[in-house]
Amino acid sequence: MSRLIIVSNRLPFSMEENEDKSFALRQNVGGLATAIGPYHKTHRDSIWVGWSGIDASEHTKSEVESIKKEFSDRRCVPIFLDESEVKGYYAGFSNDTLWPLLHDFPHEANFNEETFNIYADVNEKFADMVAPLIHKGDTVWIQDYHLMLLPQMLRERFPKASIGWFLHVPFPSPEIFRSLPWSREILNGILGADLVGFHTVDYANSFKASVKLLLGKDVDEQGHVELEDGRRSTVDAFPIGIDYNLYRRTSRSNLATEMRRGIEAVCGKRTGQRYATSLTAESNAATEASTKEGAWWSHYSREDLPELTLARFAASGSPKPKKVIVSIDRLDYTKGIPERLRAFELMLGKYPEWIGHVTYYLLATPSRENVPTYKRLKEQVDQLVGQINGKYSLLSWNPIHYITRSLPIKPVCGIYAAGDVALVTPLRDGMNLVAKEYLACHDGRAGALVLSDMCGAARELDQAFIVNPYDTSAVCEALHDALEISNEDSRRRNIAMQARLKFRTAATWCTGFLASLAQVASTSLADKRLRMDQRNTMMEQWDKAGSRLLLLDYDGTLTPLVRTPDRARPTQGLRSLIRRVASDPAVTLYIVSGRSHETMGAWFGDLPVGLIAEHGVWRSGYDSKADSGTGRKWTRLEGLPDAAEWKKRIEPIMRESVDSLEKSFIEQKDDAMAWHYRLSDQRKANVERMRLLEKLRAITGKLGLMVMENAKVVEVCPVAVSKGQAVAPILESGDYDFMLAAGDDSTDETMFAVMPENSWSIKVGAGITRAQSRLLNAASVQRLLGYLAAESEATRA
Ligand SMILES: O=P(O)(O)OC[C@H]1O[C@H](O[C@H]2O[C@H](CO)[C@@H](O)[C@H](O)[C@H]2O)[C@H](O)[C@@H](O)[C@@H]1O
Repeated sequence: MSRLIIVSNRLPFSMEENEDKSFALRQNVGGLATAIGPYHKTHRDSIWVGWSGIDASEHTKSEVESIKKEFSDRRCVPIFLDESEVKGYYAGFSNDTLWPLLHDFPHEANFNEETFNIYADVNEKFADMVAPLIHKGDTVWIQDYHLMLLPQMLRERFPKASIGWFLHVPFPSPEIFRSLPWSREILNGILGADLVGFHTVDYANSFKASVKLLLGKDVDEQGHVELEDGRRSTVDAFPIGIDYNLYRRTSRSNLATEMRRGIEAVCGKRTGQRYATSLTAESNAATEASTKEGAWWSHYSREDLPELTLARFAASGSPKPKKVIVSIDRLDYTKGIPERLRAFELMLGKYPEWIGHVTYYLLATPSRENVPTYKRLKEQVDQLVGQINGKYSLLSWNPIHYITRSLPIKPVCGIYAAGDVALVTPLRDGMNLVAKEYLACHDGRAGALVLSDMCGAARELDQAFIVNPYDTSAVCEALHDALEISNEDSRRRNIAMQARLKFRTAATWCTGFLASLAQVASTSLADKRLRMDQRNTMMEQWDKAGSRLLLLDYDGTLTPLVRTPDRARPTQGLRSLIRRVASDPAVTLYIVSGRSHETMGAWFGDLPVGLIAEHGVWRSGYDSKADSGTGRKWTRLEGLPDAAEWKKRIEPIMRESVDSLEKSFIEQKDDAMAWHYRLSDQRKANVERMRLLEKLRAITGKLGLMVMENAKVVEVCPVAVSKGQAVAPILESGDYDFMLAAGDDSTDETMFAVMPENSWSIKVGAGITRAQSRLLNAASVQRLLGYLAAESEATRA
């Protein structure tokens, strides 16, 4: 039975010592434990290996044994690290070198050979612990920056194991990453994995660029890196989601509701209820007093006490409703808390009508408190909060409620739910789940999200108020706009984002990554690559055969994929190669393509080949007498839906995508339409692609059409069409004793499916396939055709 072995720095449980010196396990609530924990819990064949958080030297042997037993009852395998290992591997290289570097804070990164060596030793310790657990067929999924060397260490021990690695933080540009003296070791370590995952396409691209720059290895369009040992590693993006329903549900729980109402009462949003506090009464009194001549501060002059003037203004009849801003972070310099506080301060100064009307609940949980940078940050935040509260507080109102405790999920959801605005402005963040959790807690309700452009979540939550967190005035304006937005507009913006979050959850992230890992590991290029002995067998069969059939796809198979469809026009070299192969009277060669029949006719009409166009809608056999080089006879598949009619429905939908995504365009064919996005910003393209697919899938079924996805293209064509159905009659009609089909994409799989048992089927490039062999790229296909042509010519000579 194959199992999943999850490996991460920390386990999903922590051991706590009770007063009576006994031990108990407590469930961790961090992002990783929350995302993968449910999978681990429900898949009883999975085990989790990680640091126990305990120094074994501080415990007796029997204590250590009972700790191990506690963990093993929960299918966890604890690793014990001593004080110097924790210092070098965790506090040192992971937190003091990699963390700042990966978050674009190179000036905070310490490069220390000693801590790097300890980091490598601890990764080796993990490898020693994991290796004996791996059985044939198992999958190992390694998590995060603490274990960047581990994939390669395990690969050396298990060349055929299926290994995945995922980074939960950003990956920086190669210019930043290269400053790490051990950058090459780290890259090689990661490439030990079959699948390398990141939260966003941007991070994946930065990694690929680093591989190119620092290792000199090419990464192809599909994210494949070919490695010296004949393996291939695949790089891709897998944005992590949340358990949407859990947050939605919890935000409506009794405790969260109490919490929300309490906050609303304190902030003056709710009066006349049991939550109405003396503060609210005091606030009302202040408002009343300030409007009367002779209020208590009236003898001060504006010049003397401008802030009192503001206070007076605030209390004296601003039409603003009461509003709540919330933010929840770990106190880390990447979270941009001081920058955010300055923006809030600026907003109170620039829009004084909010004074007394907006309250900011700032939850900032201190972490790594013994590290000087973090200590300084805490002092800075304390000081800024004090400064703003000192400057703007009224008798009955404080601008900021500053909470440094760590709260459990229910009160957290209550705080999210109370927030009219969430201010999520990290300077850098891999994903940022707070933004997603806030939206889940506002399901069906208004609530505005101000979101930093510097976090992974901004790539998905594009209806938020997106800001540059370093730009204080931009954050100030966005905050003001978010406070002003109508409930209707806010709900409208949220709907699209919430739909996405419901659909892409933590669970789908987990299963999506594992499904991709299963796919890439099983289709590793080395598995099926056409070996030399197989080539020799092929040549012998070719030689002996009296009647040979070649079915060759065009784009990506006979010619490489290029920027635009018209640039893929065949070169003279390719045309003469095709002519050489097809001139043999014993050879029947068909080019089987998704291209329009006009293009196929124009490019290959004069060659001695049969043509199949638009994935099988159009067919033109080759008759050496009739087709003496020019005019071609084409037959169209019968019974297809009227293209002019269905295009009226499909074209406007595709046009919307063209309008929304720069550099995308439509390719028209007689019986198909294709939306191309190869030239566009791939991050935006992915979002638009998802939208388009959803819209198309909602109507194509009814119209007798289907949606196909291929290399940077979404195509709509009649449902009955496939290359497989197009070539089946050719295979049946001829009496061929050599048959070969080659193709690079999913449309070619239908062709492989109908190939008889004693034939050759070749997948070009990577990806799951039913073909029995694989060639690297179009150049390898051309080389193979060259050998076949030469073999025929030699026999005929
Ligand atoms: O069946 P094929 O011969 O593989 O044709 C499939 C599609 O090929 C063309 O698009 C692809 O190639 C372009 C040129 O390299 C590239 O720019 C594009 O991104 C690819 O998707 C063609 O334009 C489509 O109509 C075909 O369906």
